Amino acid sequence: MVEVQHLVKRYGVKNAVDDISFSIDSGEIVGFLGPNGAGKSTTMNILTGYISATQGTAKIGGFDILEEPMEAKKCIGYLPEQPPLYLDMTVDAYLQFMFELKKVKLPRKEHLHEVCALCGIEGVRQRIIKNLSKGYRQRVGLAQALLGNPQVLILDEPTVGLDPNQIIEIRGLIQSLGKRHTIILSSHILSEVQAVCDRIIILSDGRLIADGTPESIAATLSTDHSLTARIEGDCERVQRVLRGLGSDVQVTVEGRRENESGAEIYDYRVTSTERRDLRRDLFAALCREQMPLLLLKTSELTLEEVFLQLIEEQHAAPAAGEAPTSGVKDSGSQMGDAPAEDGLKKETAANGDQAGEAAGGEGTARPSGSEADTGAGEAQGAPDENGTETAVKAPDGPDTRKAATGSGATREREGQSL
Ligand SMILES: Nc1ncnc2c1ncn2[C@@H]1O[C@H](COP(=O)(O)OP(=O)(O)OP(=O)(O)O)[C@@H](O)[C@H]1O
Repeated sequence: MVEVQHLVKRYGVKNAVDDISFSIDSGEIVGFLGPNGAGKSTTMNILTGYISATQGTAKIGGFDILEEPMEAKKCIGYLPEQPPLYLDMTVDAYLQFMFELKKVKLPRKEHLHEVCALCGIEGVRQRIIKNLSKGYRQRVGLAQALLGNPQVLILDEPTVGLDPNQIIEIRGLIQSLGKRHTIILSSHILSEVQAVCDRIIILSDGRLIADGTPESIAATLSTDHSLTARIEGDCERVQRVLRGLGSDVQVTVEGRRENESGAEIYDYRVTSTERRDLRRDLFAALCREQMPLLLLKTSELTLEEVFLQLIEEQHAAPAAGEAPTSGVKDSGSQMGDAPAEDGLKKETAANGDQAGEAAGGEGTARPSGSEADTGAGEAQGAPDENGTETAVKAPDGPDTRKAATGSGATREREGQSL
């Protein structure tokens, strides 16, 4: 469904995307993960035809995004990080407008109803967009992306700036959409990617450094295949049983405790020098000996540990001829280039703590449509309780051509917090 071959995007001497290749099958939900400035948005912008690649090819549904852009774009629904909304329009007028702009061939009334129902915005269709909460605006953006039933949905940080409830709702929506669409979403919220995606692609400094399920990536990286087992019973006997699992098995005692009735309980670290998975044999042996197993833990890396280890390894061994990060810059700030960008935005940051995002980066240009985020838009038009809202003017916001192709991405994210 999506086929990317040796993609490169160069800005001056810097490769924002550096020779990445991957393919995504129908029905997969794939998460692009990476620190700020890793190249996630650039890759998405190339896939959606918003910018061109310096080298390499990107095909959507078999159509090359540069050579057959109209056909390729018909396969794509795109939700940029800042949804391309016309704030002064009602939800309904906006979706009707996008329906026409996208030249959707489906029966209009039914299709709009279907999309609005899916995104949970039936009840706000007559509301003016600028009076909606951020979560609802995101839903409207998603509805726009779904118009025409595209096979591929590309969602750039779909939950940024939402409160915890809204995050849960949007994630649920994305998961349900995954049943009918191929989805690529970018995020630097590890738990989000883990919760929503079947597969992750980790980018760092423009390079693809890992591709697979979180578990498979963790397994590849993990050098330690040991288990921690908490077992009730005589320590000497338990050790004999554990050592009996094979000549490759090493056992160390890590801690002692007693239960309420005074029975001895020890924690053991059990390691196979041949990196065997000992869990089943260990369980069976303890059952045979009637030794209660109270806890069994593997030392598998968490996604967060995997991420940090990969980024660390990549920085420890930079590729020959790597471009300096202080290369040519655009008008936006280059916070994304600073070493500090390797920090992770964790779930706690997503849970409403988006202060750094609002701060913006030096030189960061805000599009006109973003003023409502600062509260200015709210002041201009409070929701009309009587339901007498009307659209006050024709769209004069984002470039309609970009919006039509779902490519209203802006460079305003560069000041984002870690
Ligand atoms: N138009 C441009 N001109 C110059 N450099 C750019 C331009 N667009 C992106 N870059 C640089 O390319 C790199 C990758 O940026 P990109 O926005 O793709 O990263 P990202 O992974 O999406 O980051 P974030 O998580 O912060 O959104 C960054 O160093 C960025 O500064």
